Amino acid sequence: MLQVNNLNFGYTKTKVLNAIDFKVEAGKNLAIIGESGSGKSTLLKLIYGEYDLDEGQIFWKDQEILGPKYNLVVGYEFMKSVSQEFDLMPVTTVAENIGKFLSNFYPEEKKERTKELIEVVELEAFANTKVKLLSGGQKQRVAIARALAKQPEILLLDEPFSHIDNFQKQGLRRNVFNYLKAKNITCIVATHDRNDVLGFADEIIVLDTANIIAKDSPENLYKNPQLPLIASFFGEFNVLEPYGIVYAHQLHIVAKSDFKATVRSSYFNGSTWLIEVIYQSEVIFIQHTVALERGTIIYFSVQGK
Ligand SMILES: Nc1ncnc2c1ncn2[C@@H]1O[C@H](COP(=O)(O)OP(=O)(O)OP(=O)(O)O)[C@@H](O)[C@H]1O
Repeated sequence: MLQVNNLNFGYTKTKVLNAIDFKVEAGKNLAIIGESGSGKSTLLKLIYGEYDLDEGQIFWKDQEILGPKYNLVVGYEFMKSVSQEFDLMPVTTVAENIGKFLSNFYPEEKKERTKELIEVVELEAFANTKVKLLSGGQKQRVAIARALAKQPEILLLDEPFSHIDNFQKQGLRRNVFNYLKAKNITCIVATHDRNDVLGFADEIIVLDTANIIAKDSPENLYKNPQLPLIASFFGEFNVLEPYGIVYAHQLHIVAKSDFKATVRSSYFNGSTWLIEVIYQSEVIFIQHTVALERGTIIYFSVQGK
């Protein structure tokens, strides 16, 4: 189990993280979400042992994770981190980068393992390509595979799929997270992308102004977002009296109701349209099946609240 107890930290006098407490069971996937600058990357770096804490402790099992004041070399064998900088060897190939830390005593095993990881990140076609010739997204995949090479007990991922295009993101995400589950690797992922979380995280921590403001399963947080900040991570929402936070998909356009509004704009969303309406001088978003003309008078109802 990873245990973070009363962690406090600031790069300067300003506190970036305040009284942070949480636990992650072995093999679980924890997502850290929060606005830009809320301290997600900093928390991952502290868990990795990159900085000394101002206060508090971090443990993996019985081992305390200590910063540079106590460790000549940052990091621990059981933990790997894929940060926003990939730190790869540019003039060697994808396969060589991934296999770099594997023992040469067992060349067959090394070859097999490298092949397996290349498949996880779907880079078969580039196995013998030099890393400097790869795109940003391809490099990000190499970094993930390399972090997995020596089968860490914990993997820290900072915006792991941010450079990967939408054509390939879904499949890659499933491959990587399923691989981690199958190997019982504990994963902590900092992300802005709800698709990295829904369907994969066992628990979510929400960071805001240095504090954890919520900690729950993806389903509970999604269904009962206590704050607009949380709802905004999951999708378009409204604050509508007397219901509170209501997602756009929970509003339905109906023939008649107490909620009368005027259409301002329609935005194509793929499977649906997002209709922007004015209701009692406030902007409200409603998910709908077709676009509506500006100025149309509509009525809407609330469902699932
Ligand atoms: N090396 C540093 N020195 C001083 N301040 C820093 C340093 N790194 C980050 N900060 C500050 O710490 C705060 C938290 O930054 P951090 O990168 O952890 O946020 P984040 O939630 O990961 O943001 P993003 O989502 O944009 O990556 C910010 O106010 C940032 O300016």
